[in-house]
Amino acid sequence: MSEISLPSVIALSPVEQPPDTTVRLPGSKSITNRALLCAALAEGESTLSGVLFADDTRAMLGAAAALGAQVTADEAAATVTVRGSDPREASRPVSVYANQSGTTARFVLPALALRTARGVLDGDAQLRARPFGPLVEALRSLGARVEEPAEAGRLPLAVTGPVHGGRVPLPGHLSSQFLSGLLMAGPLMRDGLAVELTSPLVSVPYVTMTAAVMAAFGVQADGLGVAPGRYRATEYAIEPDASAASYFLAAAAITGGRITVAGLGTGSLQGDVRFADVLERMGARVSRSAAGITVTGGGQLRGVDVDMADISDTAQTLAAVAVHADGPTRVRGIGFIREKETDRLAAVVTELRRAGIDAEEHDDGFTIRPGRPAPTRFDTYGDHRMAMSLSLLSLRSPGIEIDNPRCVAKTYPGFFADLSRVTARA
Ligand SMILES: O=C(O)C1=C[C@@H](OP(=O)(O)O)[C@@H](O)[C@H](O)C1
Ligand SMILES: C=C(OP(=O)(O)O)C(=O)O
Repeated sequence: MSEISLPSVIALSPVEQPPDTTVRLPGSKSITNRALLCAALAEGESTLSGVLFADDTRAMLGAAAALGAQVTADEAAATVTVRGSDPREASRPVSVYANQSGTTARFVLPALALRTARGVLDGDAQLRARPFGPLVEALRSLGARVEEPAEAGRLPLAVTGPVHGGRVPLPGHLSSQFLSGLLMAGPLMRDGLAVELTSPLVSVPYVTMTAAVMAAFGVQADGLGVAPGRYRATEYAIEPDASAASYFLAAAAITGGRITVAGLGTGSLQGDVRFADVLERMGARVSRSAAGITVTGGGQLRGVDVDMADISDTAQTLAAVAVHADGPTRVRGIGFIREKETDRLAAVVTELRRAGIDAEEHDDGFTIRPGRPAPTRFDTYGDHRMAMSLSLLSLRSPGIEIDNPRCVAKTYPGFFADLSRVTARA
């Protein structure tokens, strides 16, 4: 994890008055990591702007270089230039360290499998505990040799290609990242790629996003398949991160304030903008324009019953909002988030109960009943989204502390600074 200057425990105070402000958030992690990979595989030099600089995207910057791209980053300007290369021409073995980044690892493994030289992929203990089996099986059936020196279906993995492509069965119920990773490598496979899902796909909007970023780099994919071709270098502007936006939109709903997230417009590529729809169902006012999303809180929030299989990175955010509603909130469709940075269903329920909130875990989600959180030091389980979501409980309740807040470096190193700016007295 990168060194960000945060204490080992952070104490948060309630807002003194509801915020009324506009926030400008860092770039989307998901789009940054797709654009970096497409640029690394493209002919020519791409310039990316609005780039997120965080642990997950630094992992992809390293991976792009390992794949043979020349990468120049300007963090202050949030830009990266990438001179791509053809991985099929590479002859030297490489290794990629994905740290904690699921997207980096699942997107890069198929790209490594395009190469005839051996590529080793590893990550930290958290990523080593997450599943890779479906991707291993898919790459084998496409013609790669995959070694699993530790445990079957877990990092570290070593892959030697080239994959020839063609038809491949793939389960969809664990993660969409396997499909996105295969699709992005697909055009460089001799026969292209046609994926046949063997179980229902979760996180569907992320696959739509994959096809949209690929299209920006000149390759048309239909969501399950792609023909042989090459990416073309381009200038690409990355939107602000919609999952990060959920914390601020939720803060407006919880405090009865008004917060606009600039740059996340109606044309957003990110499914997580739909978190605002859930807040609307709970009674917050939402206005959307080409320039951004505004949430205005005020009245009493209502509990909701909602399937979050498309937007599961915002489920923990919703749990924090649900504490402030007038009736129970039931979240469904997200059993697969037990395999993320931590078992997110168990973690969110355990921590809310620690604060005296009535929370119940189900196979596919959770139920949260409203209550007043007691002063609590929350455990984050090394999960950035636990840290950011549980912070929201401090907005209206005193005595909230977050243990190991530095885990936010995975996707949003400036989170606590931004939160305190938004909630500070005007
Ligand atoms: O493709 C992506 O950029 C992502 C897909 C989602 O993962 P799953 O498909 O594993 O649910 C999401 O949780 C993750 O933060 C980013
Ligand atoms: C699940 C997440 O990340 P990833 O799968 O990319 O590690 C996340 O950012 O919440």
